[in-house]
Amino acid sequence: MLTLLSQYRHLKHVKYLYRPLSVMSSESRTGPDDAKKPFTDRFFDSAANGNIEELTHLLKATVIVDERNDNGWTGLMLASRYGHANAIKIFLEKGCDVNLVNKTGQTALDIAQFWDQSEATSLIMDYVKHDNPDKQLRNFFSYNPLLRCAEKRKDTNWLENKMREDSTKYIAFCELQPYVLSLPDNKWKYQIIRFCYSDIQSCINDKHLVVFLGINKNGDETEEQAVFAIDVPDEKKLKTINPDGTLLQPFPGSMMLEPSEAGILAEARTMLDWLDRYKFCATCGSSTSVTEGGHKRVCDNKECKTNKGIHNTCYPRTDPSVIMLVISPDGKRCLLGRGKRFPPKMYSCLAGFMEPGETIEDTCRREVHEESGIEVGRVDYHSSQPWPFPASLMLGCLAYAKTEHLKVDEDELEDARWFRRPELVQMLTRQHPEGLFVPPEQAIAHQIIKSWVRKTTNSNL
Ligand SMILES: NC(=O)C1=CN([C@@H]2O[C@H](COP(=O)(O)OP(=O)(O)OC[C@H]3O[C@@H](n4cnc5c(N)ncnc54)[C@H](O)[C@@H]3O)[C@@H](O)[C@H]2O)C=CC1
Ligand SMILES: [Mg+2]
Ligand SMILES: [Mg+2]
Ligand SMILES: [Mg+2]
Ligand SMILES: [Zn+2]
Repeated sequence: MLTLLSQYRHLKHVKYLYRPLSVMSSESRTGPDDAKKPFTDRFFDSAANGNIEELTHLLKATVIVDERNDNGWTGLMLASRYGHANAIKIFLEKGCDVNLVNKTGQTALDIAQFWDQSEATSLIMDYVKHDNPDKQLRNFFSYNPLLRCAEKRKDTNWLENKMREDSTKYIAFCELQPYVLSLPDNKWKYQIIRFCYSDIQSCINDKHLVVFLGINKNGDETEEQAVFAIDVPDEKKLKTINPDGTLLQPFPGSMMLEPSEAGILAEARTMLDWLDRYKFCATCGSSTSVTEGGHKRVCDNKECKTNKGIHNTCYPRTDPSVIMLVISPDGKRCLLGRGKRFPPKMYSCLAGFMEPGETIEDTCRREVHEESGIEVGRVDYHSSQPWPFPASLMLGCLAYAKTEHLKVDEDELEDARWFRRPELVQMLTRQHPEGLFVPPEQAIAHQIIKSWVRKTTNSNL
């Protein structure tokens, strides 16, 4: 990731991605005296007073949503004590943990009930009732809304008809860069342009790669809108069809797409990249032909053994990599490293590719040992993230260290250090006195660090 990051450091995208969060700046929203108060005091005050404007502003940094005061009270508990329904709604929307207990063992619901705050009680009870226990963290690049409909890939007639239908949409890439529209006033800065068959048909021929991505279940034509990706090597051609478009550097540009768009990009880019790289049979070296809507390459040599039985070399690749937050033996610090080509002052989780015959846990232990000299015991899975540069699947974990003496692999890392929780909060919210920071929220590294910081709100670290 960071090799690429530094490569594109000059781009305006990077400036946008790495902008500081202004939530904890000294600039006042409520008056000069309040502005001087430590930000956690302002946070607890706004929850207790039901100051919605201040709370909304401070909670832009969702990492603080479960922060606790000296008595172990969370913002939700304070809002429940005083019955501030709108503040409670904000905490629930931000995904606060309703099960936390304060130092006397009460949850927010206990507090609301004890103080007879009936609206607060029913809001929290409703939330608990409807909160889906299967609700899981999703990372950026995993929000692809398309139904892949793998069974349709073999149905050549269906595919050929779909390719020509009026409702069908095409997204175009030139050298693996998507053709997008810039949305300067939007939170998400770009949108992938959709072309119709009539726009793009002059580009559909044997030379250009086309992949069936799936059916758009959110489209107006509900079940029926098919989406394809097409590789158009000549940017000028795209400009003639839609002069407002521009090519987007996928990294880090794709992080400025709306999450569902980034999910579609993850599938499309990895597929086109694979089709482009694997033109020849890995077994006999003959040319190959694209089939199954772009999801398979078959060897043109009929005698080749890949034409007998099923062979993984005919299918797209995914390269699993682990990425882990290492926790110190005393549970109070986390290990972050600086890759040689990271942007200045950025620290992140250690990461590495899986090797054949390894479990996820063993890869974590080996990579951590190789890169930092630390021995890891238990490894817990956290979440995963497709990382389409070009075909990684990041498997995020928490790794519990048995040792703490660092011996940094200088070939890969410039530095690795143990960080305490308050420093991590500053790095997540861009308030670190030395300007240190962690990757943006679109990166799984950010999410793993944030989870640990949120899990340890009551632990005086
Ligand atoms: N989403 C995120 O937050 C992050 C993603 N990453 C990604 O994690 C992946 C692995 O991290 P690294 O520290 O670079 O791995 P690493 O620690 O295993 O070292 C990289 C080296 O591994 C070797 N290697 C083994 N298998 C490889 C494969 N399939 N493709 C390319 N090189 C391979 C190469 O010699 C390469 O120089 C990278 O793709 C990186 O982009 C890394 C950090 C954060
Ligand atoms: Mg590594
Ligand atoms: Mg490594
Ligand atoms: Mg490695
Ligand atoms: Zn072959």
